Amino acid sequence: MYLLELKGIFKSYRRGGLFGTRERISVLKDIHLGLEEGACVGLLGRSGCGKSTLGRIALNLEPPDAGQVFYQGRRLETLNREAYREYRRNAQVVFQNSQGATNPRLTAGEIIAEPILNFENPEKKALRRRVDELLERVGLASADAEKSPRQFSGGELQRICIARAIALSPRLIVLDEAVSSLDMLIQARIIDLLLELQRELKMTYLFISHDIRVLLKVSDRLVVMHDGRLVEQSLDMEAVDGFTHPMFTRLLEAILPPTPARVN
Ligand SMILES: Nc1ncnc2c1ncn2[C@@H]1O[C@H](COP(=O)(O)OP(=O)(O)OP(=O)(O)O)[C@@H](O)[C@H]1O
Repeated sequence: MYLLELKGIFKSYRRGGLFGTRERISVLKDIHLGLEEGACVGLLGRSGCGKSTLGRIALNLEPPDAGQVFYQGRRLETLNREAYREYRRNAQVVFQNSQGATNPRLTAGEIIAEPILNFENPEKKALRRRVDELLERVGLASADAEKSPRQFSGGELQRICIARAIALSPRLIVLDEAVSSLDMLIQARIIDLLLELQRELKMTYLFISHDIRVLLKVSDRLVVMHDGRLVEQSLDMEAVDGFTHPMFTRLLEAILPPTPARVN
């Protein structure tokens, strides 16, 4: 059984608005995707191809037009209040834009404490201890809890978003271009941190990126999205070299530098 499974997902948006033609564009077409417990599934595709939409549907932040999302084998619509709360608690997200994903009026400590306070009612001291532990876990200091988001670099702020995402020890994290805006060195450090946390906390990742180099590094399995469909899948990363779909070859050519260097 998959931890999370998407079956037959369709999604379209109306394009055009007030003066446009208001034609519908089909973003997701009959998507089937299962996330194995403990795996990191890489979702690759060009910008604008529908990856984030898929991530939002997996997190039930947006309804599909058709199709179903299953959590631990049960359709989300059929979960009772308590089971749905468990799903919510266990399915977290880290976005690309950490600046936009953090409230500038809160301190880093308050940002990290938010999900804990949504689901639990800890004593002040215990909460502070947990925030300190989380800060330490992502490589920041206890004193950073008092700072505002503006006082952090992009990489540090992304660490805070990661601390917030793991605060409730979730089973699944959707990482939507979570390292894309960081420069190479910081990106490598954040990737290491994410992989370490995944191992320690036995989490499942849906790692969304347009960057195949990042995905080859992190994924147990790679899924490629093109024109609203998942066109290639492989359970074996060794088989990536064997991908033959013309779309995948084009994507590789577009993304990789002329002389590809292995990034390890
Ligand atoms: N709420 C919305 N209303 C209308 N159109 C939308 C909405 N959300 C997404 N779209 C459109 O759907 C398409 C897919 O968007 P999506 O953000 O899922 O792609 P993506 O692959 O994640 O791209 P990126 O990496 O740039 O975020 C785009 O054409 C986008 O403009």
